[in-house]
Amino acid sequence: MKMLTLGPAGTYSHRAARSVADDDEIEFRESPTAIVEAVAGGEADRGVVAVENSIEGSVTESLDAFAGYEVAVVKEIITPIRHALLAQRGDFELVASHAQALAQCRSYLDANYPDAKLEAVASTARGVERARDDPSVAGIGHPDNGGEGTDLQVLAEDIQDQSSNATRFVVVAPLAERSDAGSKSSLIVYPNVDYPGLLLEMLEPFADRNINLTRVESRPSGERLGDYVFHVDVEAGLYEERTQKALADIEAIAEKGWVKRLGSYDSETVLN
Ligand SMILES: O=C(O)C(=O)Cc1ccccc1
Repeated sequence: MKMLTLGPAGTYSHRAARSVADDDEIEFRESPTAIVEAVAGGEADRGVVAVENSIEGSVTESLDAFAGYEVAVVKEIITPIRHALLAQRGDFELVASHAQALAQCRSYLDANYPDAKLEAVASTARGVERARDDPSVAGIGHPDNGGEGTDLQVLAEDIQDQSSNATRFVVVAPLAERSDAGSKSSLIVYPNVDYPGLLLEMLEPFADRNINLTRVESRPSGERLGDYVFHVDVEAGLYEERTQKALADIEAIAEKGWVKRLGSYDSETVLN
């Protein structure tokens, strides 16, 4: 099974992917969009992308890719994220990391390195690679990227602004592998209409059937200002009658737009 995730080796996405595949099955891409596109196009069997962080919120690029390409979500992986500061020496001038990691460590960096410049790069491991090549650069990433046997010192550990920093990853697969079985389901709704009470109407079919929503996120549709696509996660499987009935109601509300079922799946928490 060929599995794609965010590279180079050593990213948090790579660590999440390793919890569901052997390391020799994993290949790397530079962005969530590239991963989702490749899986939708049948170039790979699976992709692992970050979707949400407990401190920084959505990985909007992943959500937009789910709306823009035809893929299924087949599993959720939740993992605690503990960031380390890695550099060849302490007097670095620039910190390079994934935008989410820089944001998750904002207070630490402000307090300890107020003069350091920050540079957002494609992934934490890409920033660590920059730090390996350049003594004036530090990276933020998993501590295993540095320490003994590498050229990098672990200058500080657990530098995230909240000790409970968790990230939600999902495993995507080609659409044909979408399942109705699982304790959670992800949907995307584009109503393509706008009137008072629309959002309330969209929530009622779930509330009326006692279906718990674990997440609602609006993303700009790209069509016009104020026009949104809604990403909805529910604590119910698509196989359940109550979910199917709720979806029939949602489809009626979104008759001028569309409703996409990304699929049902189970969740796993991994400590790595
Ligand atoms: O850059 C990485 O290592 C990723 O996998 C993306 C990411 C960045 C920060 C927190 C969680 C995931």
